[in-house]
Amino acid sequence: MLEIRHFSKTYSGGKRAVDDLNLTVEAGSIYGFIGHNGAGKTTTLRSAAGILGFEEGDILIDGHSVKGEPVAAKQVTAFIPDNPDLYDFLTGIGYLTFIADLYGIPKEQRQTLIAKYGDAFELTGALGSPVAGYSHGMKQKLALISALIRQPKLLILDEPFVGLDPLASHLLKGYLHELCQAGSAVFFSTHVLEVAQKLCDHIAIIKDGRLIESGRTADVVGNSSLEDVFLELAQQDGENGEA
Ligand SMILES: Nc1ncnc2c1ncn2[C@@H]1O[C@H](COP(=O)(O)OP(=O)(O)OP(=O)(O)O)[C@@H](O)[C@H]1O
Repeated sequence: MLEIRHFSKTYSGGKRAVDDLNLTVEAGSIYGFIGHNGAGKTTTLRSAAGILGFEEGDILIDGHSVKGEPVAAKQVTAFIPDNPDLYDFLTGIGYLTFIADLYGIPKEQRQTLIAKYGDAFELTGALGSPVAGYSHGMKQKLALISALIRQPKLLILDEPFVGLDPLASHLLKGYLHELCQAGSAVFFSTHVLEVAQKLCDHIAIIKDGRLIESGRTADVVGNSSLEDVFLELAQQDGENGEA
């Protein structure tokens, strides 16, 4: 569903944030992307979502190049940034209707799904109010609902669990599973390694813009914990780098 091929990104100031990244997320998979601060996760996610340009390599979504066929790629992708910027002047329901119109979601589907996710995330009562008055967590929930009602083939999330209350985190994990069972793919970054280990069937670890480990979670972790593996790899890589 998502194929990242020889992707590199150098920012205009000369910073090479990602260097020759190769990674594939299959349909039905929940793929966790982990790495230290500044490792290159957000750069990769934003490039895959088609909101950050890049020159080197390519990224394909459901066979569509984000560079060559940006509209087709975006049509099947939903991206939730770590700090969603929503239209403050719209009400919650106004925002969801705007997204539903933009992506051509049939009336019945949008009504059913807005009720389902709105009720579950306890946001239904606030949907008539302007987004400007929402808390950070409420904005995050609205952004999640706007993505889930689309039932995207690929859902990309940047640190989705930061700022969500425990019930919302629990619900989100269930909905990610639901989406994947229906044949979609999920690719998300996180610093919460326990969540990544439990939730993801595949894991990739990036350090200083380079992939240092990737594969099935069970194979990456073995008998250890993801935290131990992550710390060990980070250290090894540092030692190698110094040698
Ligand atoms: N707009 C930009 N211009 C120049 N350099 C940038 C820009 N955005 C990010 N960088 C640099 O690119 C590198 C990768 O940043 P990125 O935000 O992708 O990391 P990250 O893994 O998402 O980090 P975090 O976990 O802190 O969110 C960092 O060194 C960062 O300083």
